[in-house]
Amino acid sequence: MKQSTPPAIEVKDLSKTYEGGFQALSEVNLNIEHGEIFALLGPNGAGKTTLISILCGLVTRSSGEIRIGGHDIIRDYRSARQLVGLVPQELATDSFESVWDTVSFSRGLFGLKRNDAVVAGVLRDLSLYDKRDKQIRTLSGGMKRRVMIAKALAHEPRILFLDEPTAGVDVELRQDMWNLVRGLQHNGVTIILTTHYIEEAEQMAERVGVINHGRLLLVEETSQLMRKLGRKQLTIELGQSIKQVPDQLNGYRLSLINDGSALIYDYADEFKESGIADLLRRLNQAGIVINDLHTDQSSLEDIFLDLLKDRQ
Ligand SMILES: Nc1ncnc2c1ncn2[C@@H]1O[C@H](COP(=O)(O)OP(=O)(O)OP(=O)(O)O)[C@@H](O)[C@H]1O
Repeated sequence: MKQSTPPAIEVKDLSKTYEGGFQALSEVNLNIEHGEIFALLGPNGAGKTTLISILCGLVTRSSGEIRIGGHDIIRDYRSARQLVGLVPQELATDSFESVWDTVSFSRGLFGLKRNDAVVAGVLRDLSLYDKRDKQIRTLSGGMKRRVMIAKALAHEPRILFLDEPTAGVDVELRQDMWNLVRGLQHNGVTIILTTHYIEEAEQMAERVGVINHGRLLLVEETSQLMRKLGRKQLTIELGQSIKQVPDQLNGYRLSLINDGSALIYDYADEFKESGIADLLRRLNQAGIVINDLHTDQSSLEDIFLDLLKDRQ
C-alpha cells in the first residue's frame, strides 16, 4: 500500500500555559501542507510568536501533539528541527563576526558539512554577497535583517518561519523579501509567516489562520475567506439628492450618504448578479436618476476586525 506523505506541519490540541499561569495558546489544531504559504494573523499578544516558537522547538508546549514532516517534535527533535528555519522578530545585532562566517556557522549548527556554494547562493539571493566580509555590527538595520534570513536559510530548511518579516523594513527590502518567499515556494519550501501587514497576507498567502487570545478562530483559503466574509459596497451617485430611501426599496440594505446625494448598497458576492440589476431597475422605476456607480470591496483587514469583534 502506498503511504501518503505526512503534512509539513501537524498541530493537535496544542495548549501552552507560561510559568505564572498565563495561557498563551489553547487547543490549537492546524495542518499545513508542503509548499504552502500560510499566514498567521492576529493582534499583538495573540499567541503567534508562541506558536511559532513551539513549532521550532524554542518553547515547550504544555499539552498537545506536533509533528514536522511526520517527526514528533519531542521524540524526534533533531529530524524535526533540521527541516525548519526561523527568522525571528528580534534582530541579533552587534556581532563582530563577518556575514559569511555567521551564515556558514549557522549551517554547521545543524551538523551539516561546510558548503560554500550554498552559503554563496543564499547571500546572493539576499543581495548580501558583496557584504560577505563585513562585520555584522557595521551593517544597516535592513542588511542585518537580511543576514537573519540568510542564517535561517543556511541549512536549506524545507519549512521557513518568518515572524513579522516586514515589520519596520523599507519598501525595497519588503519587495525583495516577497520575491524571495515566492522563489522559495517555487523550490517547494513551505512558508509560515506572521504579519501585521494584512494586505500582504491577502496577496501572498494561500491560506490564512486568524488567531486571538491564543485561540485559532479560523483557517481558510484566502480567496474563500474573502468571498465568504468579504462584503462589497456599491456606491450609487444620484443625479438629484433625495431625503430618504423610497419605500419600495426597503428590502435592500441601502443607506443615504453625502446629504442624500449618494446611496450605499451593502451586498455579499453571491447576490451580486441578481441583486444589482434588480436594484437599478427599481431605482429607475422610483424615478431616481443615477449619475455614477462604483464598488468597494472589504479588505482582509476589515474582515479580520469584524471577526475579532464578533468573537470577543
Ligand atoms: N515567557 C513568557 N512568559 C509569560 N508570558 C509570556 C511569555 N512569552 C509571551 N507571553 C505572553 O503570551 C501572550 C502571547 O504572546 P506572543 O508573543 O505569542 O504574541 P504575538 O501574537 O506573537 O504578539 P506580537 O504580534 O506582539 O508579536 C502575550 O500576552 C505575552 O505577554
